[in-house]
Amino acid sequence: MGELQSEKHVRYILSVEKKKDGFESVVIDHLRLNGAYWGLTTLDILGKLDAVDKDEVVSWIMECQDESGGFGGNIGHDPHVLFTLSAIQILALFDKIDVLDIEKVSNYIANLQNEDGSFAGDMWGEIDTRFSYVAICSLALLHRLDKINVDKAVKYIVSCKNLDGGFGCTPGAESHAGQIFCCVGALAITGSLHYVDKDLLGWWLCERQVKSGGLNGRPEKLPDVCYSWWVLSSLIIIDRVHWIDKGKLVNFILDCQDKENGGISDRPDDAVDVFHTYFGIAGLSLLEYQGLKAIDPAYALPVEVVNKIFLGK
Ligand SMILES: COc1ccc(S(=O)(=O)N2Cc3cc(C#N)ccc3N(Cc3cncn3C)C[C@H]2Cc2ccccc2)cc1
Ligand SMILES: [Zn+2]
Repeated sequence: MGELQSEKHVRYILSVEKKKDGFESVVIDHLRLNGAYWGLTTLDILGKLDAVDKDEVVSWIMECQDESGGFGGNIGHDPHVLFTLSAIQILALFDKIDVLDIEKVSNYIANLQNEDGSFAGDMWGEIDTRFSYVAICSLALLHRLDKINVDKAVKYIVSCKNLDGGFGCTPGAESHAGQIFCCVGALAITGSLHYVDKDLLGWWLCERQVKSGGLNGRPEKLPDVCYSWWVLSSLIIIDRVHWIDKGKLVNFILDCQDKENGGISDRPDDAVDVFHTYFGIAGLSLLEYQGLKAIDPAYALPVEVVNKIFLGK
């Protein structure tokens, strides 16, 4: 496993950002704005955000904004709340939220809330607790939570809680680590964690650790580095992270590095990608790996960025 090959990961991220036609940019071309958030947040955690041209990135992001106020995954793509959050998070990284027309963006997001408190992802109306988190996280970062009915949003999320203490994408849907992160993150941001049974959910989450030290997303599944974020951030938010073996998880993530060319894969010896490089480095940050900037488990942004937004520091 060795130690974190920080310099190699910085070079890998910068090479993907530059390459326009490689596998990564083709596969995630429709997710280019998400890919930019994953890559740039990784660089910031590694202390190398100044390696990119801030103004060039900011002007490209603003070209992804639709006249509705929402952002698409690339220039000219349909707006979706997922990409709108990525745009806000990247602007927050660069301390450039002021380039936004905050009323326009927050109205776009608020208009996606339904009567029952749930959120659609875009105009096509698919409902998922993922979108509740993305909407609440976005509006909190813009100081515009007052534009939605927070009580109904919280009640809808609680209606998706299962008997195992976990959460699914809609009421009655099975518990899955990705949805648990979204629901626990949204409840944390709205000061509603008292609706969570921390011991019951903590137990479900710590059971995700397999003997290799990695975390899986559901019982009997294979471990995957991106669950180092979905499960770990949830455990930290509900204050039960001491229920897993942090050292073994650190070693699992380090084992998933491509030590030659940089990048991190979902599990040892698989192909690396920007998504798992980000969630691996962010996971190590949550595990307080030395030399990495601290990341906020609910906002998925460096703590210093979150402090600046909420404490004006
Ligand atoms: C390589 O096959 C794929 C399959 C799906 C996707 S995707 O739908 O666009 N997407 C984003 C994603 C990006 C990359 C990268 N670079 C790699 C994977 C991956 N997955 C798939 C995955 C990750 N762990 C296990 N699995 C199977 C998550 C998925 C959904 C998601 C989107 C946004 C935010 C969080 C999650 C992309 C590539
Ligand atoms: Zn994964």
